[in-house]
Amino acid sequence: MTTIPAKKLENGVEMPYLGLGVYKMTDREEAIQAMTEALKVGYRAIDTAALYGNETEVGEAIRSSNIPREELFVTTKVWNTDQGYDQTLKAFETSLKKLGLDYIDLYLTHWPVKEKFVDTYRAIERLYDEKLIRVTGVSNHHQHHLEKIFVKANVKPMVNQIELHPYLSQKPLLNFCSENNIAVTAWGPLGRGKILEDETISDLAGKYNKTAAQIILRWHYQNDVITIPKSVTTSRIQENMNIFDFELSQEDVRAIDDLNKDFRTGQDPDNFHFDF
Ligand SMILES: NC(=O)C1=CN([C@@H]2O[C@H](COP(=O)(O)OP(=O)(O)OC[C@H]3O[C@@H](n4cnc5c(N)ncnc54)[C@H](OP(=O)(O)O)[C@@H]3O)[C@@H](O)[C@H]2O)C=CC1
Ligand SMILES: O=C1CO[C@H](CO)[C@@H](O)[C@@H]1O
Repeated sequence: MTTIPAKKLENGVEMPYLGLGVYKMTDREEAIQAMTEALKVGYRAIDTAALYGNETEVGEAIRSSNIPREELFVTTKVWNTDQGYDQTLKAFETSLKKLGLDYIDLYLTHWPVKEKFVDTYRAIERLYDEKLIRVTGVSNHHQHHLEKIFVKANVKPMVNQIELHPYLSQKPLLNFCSENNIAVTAWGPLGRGKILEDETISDLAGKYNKTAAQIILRWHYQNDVITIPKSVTTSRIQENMNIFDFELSQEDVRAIDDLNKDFRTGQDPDNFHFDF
């Protein structure tokens, strides 16, 4: 079984470079089946959120896998309507109960809600001090959001989860995070399935005898980015982790870097609405 390599974070905790994203897994049977399959083939990280409505299923899949808790890396997120210091602590309790865990590996502010995201992060920092989480982090934060947090925080966010794929390569934000020892996780790493037909990527798939998804996930890995591709399809769950047995040349990494079009599949963190 392939062992997924891990990235050493700022505080020494190791986070797998690849995990299973579980957004849209709302059908209970389908969710448990996909999570169970992933854990069976070697995934050790799962990325959920209060918003996704499947924290209970994540907990069930974990328990029935019989994998020791310390080998797993569970991420969840505080949703926008629960932000602020006290509300975040409360939302965390709810997530912990739903997951049926006694700690969470990584807890993230889901989006930088104006006037609230700094207090939300301060609550995450408290959870870290109380050892209820192993790693602190945020999601969808731009440089200016992070700089506001730096002013108030004792512990800098260790992870920033952002939309990132070949059509949205986010180089300036990646560089800023790297300079500040903030690991980057790519959400929508496959462009939510919308960029798999790209001609450059298809050509590289032919050249390396891999699939388009594998080329993209390998590109992320070679750029030192953690990925959390979502799939409920057994063959794709396996396919997406078979990326550690080949290497793209530097020239081919750059060819994919050059595909950037600043194309977002989701909202812009500076101008987002969360009325759903
Ligand atoms: N922090 C945030 O704001 C956000 C976080 N996320 C997180 O990131 C995760 C991943 O992002 P997501 O939006 O799901 O998008 P992805 O880029 O992971 O794409 C998922 C889509 O691609 C398909 N797919 C997966 N693998 C393959 C493959 N090998 N070949 C062809 N198609 C494939 C899936 O289909 P199928 O399932 O049918 O196989 C699904 O339709 C989420 O699940 C969630 O955990 C996502 C959005 C926002
Ligand atoms: O995690 C998420 C899943 O996708 C949603 C719709 O784009 C996002 O808003 C949310 O952040």
